[in-house]
Amino acid sequence: MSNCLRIAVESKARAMEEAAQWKRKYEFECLQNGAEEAGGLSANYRTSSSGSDFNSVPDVAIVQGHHSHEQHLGCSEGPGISSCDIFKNGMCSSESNNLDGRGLLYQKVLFNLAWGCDGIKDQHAKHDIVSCERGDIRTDIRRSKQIILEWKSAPRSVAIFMKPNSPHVQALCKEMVKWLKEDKGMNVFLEPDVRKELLDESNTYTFVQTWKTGEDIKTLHCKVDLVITLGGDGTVLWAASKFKGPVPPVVSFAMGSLGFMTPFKSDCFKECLRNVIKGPWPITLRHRLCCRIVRAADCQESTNCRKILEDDFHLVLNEVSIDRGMSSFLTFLECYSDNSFVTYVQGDGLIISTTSGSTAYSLAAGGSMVHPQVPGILFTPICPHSLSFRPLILPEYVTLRIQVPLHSRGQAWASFDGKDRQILQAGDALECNMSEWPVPTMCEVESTCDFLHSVQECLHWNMKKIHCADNPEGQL
Ligand SMILES: NC(=O)c1ccc[n+]([C@@H]2O[C@H](COP(=O)([O-])OP(=O)(O)OC[C@H]3O[C@@H](n4cnc5c(N)ncnc54)[C@H](O)[C@@H]3O)[C@@H](O)[C@H]2O)c1
Ligand SMILES: Nc1ncnc2c1ncn2[C@@H]1O[C@H](COP(=O)(O)OP(=O)(O)OP(=O)(O)O)[C@@H](O)[C@H]1O
Repeated sequence: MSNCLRIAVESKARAMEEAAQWKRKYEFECLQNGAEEAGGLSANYRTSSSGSDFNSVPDVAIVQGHHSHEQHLGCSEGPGISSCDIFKNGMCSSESNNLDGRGLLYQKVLFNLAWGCDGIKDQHAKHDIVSCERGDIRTDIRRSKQIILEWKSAPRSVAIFMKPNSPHVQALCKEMVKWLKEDKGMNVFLEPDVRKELLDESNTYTFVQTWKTGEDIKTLHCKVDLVITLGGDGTVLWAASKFKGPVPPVVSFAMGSLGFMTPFKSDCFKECLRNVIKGPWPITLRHRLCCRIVRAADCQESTNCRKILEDDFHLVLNEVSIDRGMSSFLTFLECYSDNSFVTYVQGDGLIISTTSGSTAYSLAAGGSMVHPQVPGILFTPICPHSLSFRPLILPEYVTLRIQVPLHSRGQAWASFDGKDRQILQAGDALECNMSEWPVPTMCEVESTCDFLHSVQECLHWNMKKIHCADNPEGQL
């Protein structure tokens, strides 16, 4: 409904703008004709113009004789059409009638935009916020600053992931499972070992469902409407890693030590879940990186170097890091972005991070903190040998390839969200690009508010003691 209204309002605005342009064009032509009749617009225009449009503007108005020179430069409002109006109209008109240095009208050359890389157009690629109408490039006004999730009907199934080995978390999990079933009538899924533990304890939990095989978990996103995590950031990463495709909305209760991505308080879980289940509710779409290891051995066998099995990829919510492992040598890595050479990494390694991961390992290695909705890929060296090697943020559409050179003295190790360490031998490479499957996390307040709150509360960002006479509480 709101979309239809927006489209209608935008169409009306466009039509009005077009009508105004035609009116201005008509007035301008009248002005031009009048001035020519009075013996001199074109002549004066040409003789006193120094070639630039701006210098030519006051002369037109002086011929017109309605305003003083100063008034025209200041774009005063008055009767008739001002020189500044003419100038502005010429510059801004979508119809693109403009005056050149000789006072002649010219038609702007129009063009189209296409999306692709390395000169290759990609028919599927299109940036949804850039438009190019009549040669005017424009980015959409970002009206919807915060994404809101609205359920079409109440969610029916929920999967709970919890931090292991914590009696406190286990106790809360049991209470939550009962409440979700008895009060909300929801189907509850637990991880296989957690379900087994519950059933060993009591047979009141027989309603709890689970998954058995890797194949089952592949279809979990079709069976589950909502994901709940009980733990710290590691549990959010753990839960996200179980979804190698679409991820249902995630509600994260803080039951860990830091909790950068866990905004909800566990002691009021019923109220939080009631609100979230009812909706509408703000979410943050956390981008993930899709990472694949390309083995040198596979490249030799296959001509196109792309012998990657369907399941042979990792989707990381924080980062993929490549380090020197046990080796005492510097890592030596060759980095490419869309086949263009970027740089060599000589040091302890490299972190390729999402913006959500910008506050984790990348931050510790000197990378910047970036709001999770910013679509970018962070390229952060770990203890680089060159002091001028500063972290970069690359656009979201690049494909990065990190290659261990064939002549490398040692191996490198890749870790995915701090887990699943895999060795990279000389000649092996790691490729990554932004995945199409983000992790939608429910906000406590809204995306930016939650991010700033975490930065301040979890990382104590820019917390500085100030003179107690100025601030009796002692902190800024
Ligand atoms: N030197 C470092 O800072 C360093 C080294 C290795 C791994 N890590 C991080 O640990 C992550 C794995 O986390 P884990 O909980 O499984 O391991 P873990 O239990 O070792 O915890 C690592 C710490 O990083 C925090 N963390 C995780 N993701 C975060 C994020 N997006 N923003 C802010 N803090 C975050 C956690 O809360 C925890 O305090 C990795 O993805 C990596 O980012 C950091
Ligand atoms: N369901 C799970 N099964 C196995 N391991 C898990 C599970 N959930 C979390 N983990 C792992 O347990 C470790 C600790 O979890 P988590 O990070 O949530 O707790 P924490 O360290 O107390 O909190 P924080 O990350 O806020 O410091 C992490 O390495 C995480 O990957």
